[in-house]
Parts: sequence; C-alpha cells; structure tokens
Amino acid sequence: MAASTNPDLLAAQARAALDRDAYDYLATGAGQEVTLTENLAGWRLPLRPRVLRDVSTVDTETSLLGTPVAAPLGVAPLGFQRWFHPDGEVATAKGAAASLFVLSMRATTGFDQLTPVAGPWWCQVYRLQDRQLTVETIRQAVAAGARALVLTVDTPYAGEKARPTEPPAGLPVNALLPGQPGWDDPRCWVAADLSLADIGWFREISGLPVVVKGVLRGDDARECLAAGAAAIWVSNHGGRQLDGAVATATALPEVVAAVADRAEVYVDGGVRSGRDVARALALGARAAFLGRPVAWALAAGGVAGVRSLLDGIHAELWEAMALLGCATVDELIPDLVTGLAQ
Ligand SMILES: Cc1cc2nc3c(=O)[nH]c(=O)nc-3n(C[C@H](O)[C@H](O)[C@H](O)COP(=O)(O)O)c2cc1C
Ligand SMILES: CCCCCCC(=O)C(=O)O
Repeated sequence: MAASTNPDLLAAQARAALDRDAYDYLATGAGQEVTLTENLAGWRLPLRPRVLRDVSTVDTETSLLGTPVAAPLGVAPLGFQRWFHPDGEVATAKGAAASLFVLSMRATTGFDQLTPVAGPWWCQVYRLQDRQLTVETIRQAVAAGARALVLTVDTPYAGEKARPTEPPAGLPVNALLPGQPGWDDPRCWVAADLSLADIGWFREISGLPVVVKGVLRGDDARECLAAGAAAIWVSNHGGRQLDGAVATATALPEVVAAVADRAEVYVDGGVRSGRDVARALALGARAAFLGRPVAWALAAGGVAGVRSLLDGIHAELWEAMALLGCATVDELIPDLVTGLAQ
C-alpha cells in the first residue's frame, strides 16, 4: 500500500504493480517531455514564511463552486483507470470521497457504479464529433449528480506522446457513453472545431457551471469568462499536449490577474506535495489538482492508497500553512512566494 506522498516512491510502487504499457501510458508526456519536466520545476519557488503569527488553529477548509471541501485540493480527470487497478474509477472515487473528484469522460466505469461511492464530483467532458452522443452523455452525468462540467479545451487532437499509449483490447474506454463505443469509433473523437460558443452550449444543455480546463493565457481566460465559464483551470494536460507549453506555475499569475476575482481559478501539473498546493494558493489559485500521483497511488494501493495520498497531501498543506504563518487559506498570498505585495 502507498503510505507516502513521496512521488518517486509512489511512481516506483506503481511501476512494480503495473505492466510496462500501463506504466508508460501513465508516465508519458508529449514530444520530448520538456513541459512534463518544467511543470515539476515550476513549483520549486522558495517560500518566505512569516513568523510570530497566531497559528494555534489552522483551517484548510474552503469551497469550490459553492461545495464545501476540507482542503483546496482535488483529483484531476484521468482516463482509463481500470488499466491501473481492477476497480479503477470506483476505487479512486472512494479514496477521494473527502476531496473533490473529477471523473474523466474517458472513464472505464459507468455512472451507475460510481455515484453510490463518490463524494462531491464533477464530470470532465469533451465535445465529441457526434454532438448527440455528447448531449446524451451529459444528460446522464447530470442525472447521476455531477455538480459541474469540466470542459477540456487543450485537446483538439491528442498530442503525440513520447511513449506508447494504445489501450489494451477489451478495456472499456468509453464506459460513460451510451452504447460504449470502441476506441476507434470516430463519433467519440474530440471535435477539433470547439469554440467559445461551446461554453454556453454546455451550460445550456446541462444547467451546470462550466469549468474550462487547459487555459494558459490571460486573454483566453478573459474570453472564456465572457462566454459564460464559471471557473478557469490552468493546465497543460500534465505536459501531454503541446510539448514546450509554459509550465502551469509560470502561467498561473497571468491568468489570476486576468480573471481578477471574477471567478475561481484552479491549477494542475506537477503538483506533488501540500507545499506545492500552498504555493498554488499563494499565487492565486482557489485549489490545486493532482493527476499522476493519484494514479500511482491507485495502482499501488487501491482505495487505501488514494486515501493515504490525499490525507498526506492535506497534512502537508496544514503544516505548510502553519509554518508559513497562515491560519486560513485566505492568508496564502503572493508575498509568501514572490516577495511582491498582493
Ligand atoms: C494517465 C493520464 C490520463 C489523463 N486523462 C485525462 C482525461 O481523460 N481528461 C483530461 O481532461 N485530462 C486528462 N489528463 C490530464 C490530467 O487531468 C491533468 O491535467 C494532469 O495529469 C496534471 O498533471 P500531473 O499528472 O503532473 O499532476 C490525464 C493525465 C494522465 C497522466
Ligand atoms: C492517448 C489518448 C488518450 C486520451 C484520453 C485520456 C487523456 O486525456 C490522456 O492524456 O491520456
């Protein structure tokens, strides 16, 4: 079982538990994996703790689009989770029940098995080439209790990966979609003509807030908000799309400045500790999401592995806040990492 947040240890445990293809699919970045590496480096921002602050109580609670959460962290959408563990998304959702869980549209488990075990959850979506299939899937997500849609916008085409990613025959790669179409069915490929107008379309057909995931620029963030987005998620898909794209820790301040408190901003990519979550919040994010570490923990330890990882990250965040001199998440401000006033 994974008993640590140490990313090297978790990755080694996952490597031991998985076959080579599954491990490579999980680990890979796009191109020469420059962005994959830069995402990690981006968070190595020196911390500037305040001392002589009253941290006799430290409160990590916040809310995400109105949903109260014990800590400002969540599980990023990860496709094909039954490739990593027989219980796949069900195990992850159980392990993450105290956090926010985002279900991938490329899930390998149907809504019916997932919703009885999940805490609060959002559903990640693409606009598929078949609009009707998209609509029917979203109607099911709404009926199953999704509290928001996370529209991924950085994947008009899948970035060419450094390592093989072909899922094994028999893995139900479209388990959420009516009829469970196969991997090679063009109706389920992502629509490459996705536009700002689709943000309003997703909101209308679902009645849910739409979080736009995959934004790296302030001007794009402003346009998404004007088009009806409820929140912006700074992401480069964990370095799996455009290799060379800016690290998310570097992109975050520009997006936060452009959004200017009009909406919540989230971030993922290379977040590996509670200290990284504290850095993300100091730079203006409302929450940080974890991708690969959750899948490593799932592969190595199933439900208990995921729970242990998220509890560990939460504990690290608590400690980081206490030692930074912050009693609440609102006290995590840019000065603590940049030396610049808010
Ligand atoms: C194995 C794997 C599968 C992923 N599947 C999806 C997906 O289905 N939809 C999506 O929007 N992002 C997907 N992502 C991107 C993650 O949601 C997230 O942006 C990224 O993993 C964060 O970086 P990190 O892995 O360094 O934490 C996937 C990432 C990985 C590693
Ligand atoms: C390599 C194509 C699979 C796409 C579905 C999951 C995903 O987004 C990923 O990055 O992997």
